[in-house]
Amino acid sequence: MSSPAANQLPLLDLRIEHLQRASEVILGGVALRVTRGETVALTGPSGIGKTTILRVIAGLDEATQGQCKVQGKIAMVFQEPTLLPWRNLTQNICLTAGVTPAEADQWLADVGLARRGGDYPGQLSLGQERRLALARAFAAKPDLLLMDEPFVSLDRELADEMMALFEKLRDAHQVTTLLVTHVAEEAERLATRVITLGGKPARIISDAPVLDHSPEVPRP
Ligand SMILES: Nc1ncnc2c1ncn2[C@@H]1O[C@H](COP(=O)(O)OP(=O)(O)OP(=O)(O)O)[C@@H](O)[C@H]1O
Repeated sequence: MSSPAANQLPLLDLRIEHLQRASEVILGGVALRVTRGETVALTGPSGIGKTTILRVIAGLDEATQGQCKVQGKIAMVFQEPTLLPWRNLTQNICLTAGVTPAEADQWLADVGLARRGGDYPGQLSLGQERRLALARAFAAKPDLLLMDEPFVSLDRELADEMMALFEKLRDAHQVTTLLVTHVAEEAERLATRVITLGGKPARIISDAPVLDHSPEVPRP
């Protein structure tokens, strides 16, 4: 269990002063703090550096100059589900999240894949693959969940269903989330705060709460 002092620290404290790839400076001056309970959407044009920021936070990439502190455990949902095709669904969860087969099967049931544990990823539809990727990420019991365009290339109805599933899991397990998306409605629906990147090299050009998420006042 974390100490009271640790609880007062932001869950994520990221400062990228400079991130260069080849001869190009991609990011410059990105300071981002996320506290427990927030769902932060990270938006901006294609190619600006959103995925790169998630990769730095996850420890998959490094800033040329800067630092990243995370108080706790991270799980990541990539744009593509990155499943293990030669392992069945139960094993896909057990191996990456470190849970028992019974726990993995419960996670499968929680995302609408009950009794599918013996199947293989190749037998799943795109929507079912995304459900498995969500189950696997939540099963790891992360303090901070990083999601990179998890609802991209789904039709509207399926995207809506997946967002509802994400909201249900996030609220039930109280997982702080940093979500990359280029869809404004998605950010407004899911996030408590929206951060927008712009410029070259990219920096944060706006950081604003989503006001719609305050409790609704009943109309007279
Ligand atoms: N290893 C690398 N070497 C060279 N350039 C890179 C490398 N990784 C990323 N880039 C470049 O960094 C920039 C930011 O890429 P990134 O994928 O983070 O953007 P993004 O905002 O997530 O884009 P999208 O919304 O299209 O996914 C791009 O111009 C990309 O080509």
